[in-house]
Amino acid sequence: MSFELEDLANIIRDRRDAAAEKSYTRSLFEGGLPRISKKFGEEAVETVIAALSQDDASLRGEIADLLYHLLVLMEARDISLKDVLEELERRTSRSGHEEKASRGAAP
Ligand SMILES: N=c1c2ncn([C@@H]3O[C@H](COP(=O)(O)OP(=O)(O)OP(=O)(O)O)[C@@H](O)[C@H]3O)c2ncn1[C@@H]1O[C@H](COP(=O)(O)O)[C@@H](O)[C@H]1O
Repeated sequence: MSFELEDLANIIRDRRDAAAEKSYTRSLFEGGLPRISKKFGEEAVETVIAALSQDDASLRGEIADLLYHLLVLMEARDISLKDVLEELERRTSRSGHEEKASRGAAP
């Protein structure tokens, strides 16, 4: 499959200028960060519920909803996927416990 998360991020960016009645993404942007954050939170809860009590197909669908809304949230705050991937790549040089300790918390 050649579809990348970056492709969806680009579609979402393009929809910022679309007509809200035709584009769900645009309607999210019109609601601003409060609406986008609320939707992301709802999708996160739905993903947790699916992980604990639903089948693989349902969980896959909830994860897709969650990733889509995360990308909308990132676009709304001008956080690029590239920057996040660079942050994750930087963390690959140490364990999760070391990463946590570097934030000032106990491992
Ligand atoms: N990947 C997605 C995607 N995943 C989920 N959703 C929408 O996210 C919503 C999920 O929220 P809910 O399950 O709570 O459903 P809902 O009750 O309709 O949502 P609300 O009315 O409460 O906001 C649904 O309306 C889904 O259609 C998505 N909407 C769009 N995309 C992608 O974005 C592209 C552009 O979409 P438009 O902006 O609509 O052109 C599409 O081609 C897709 O590639």
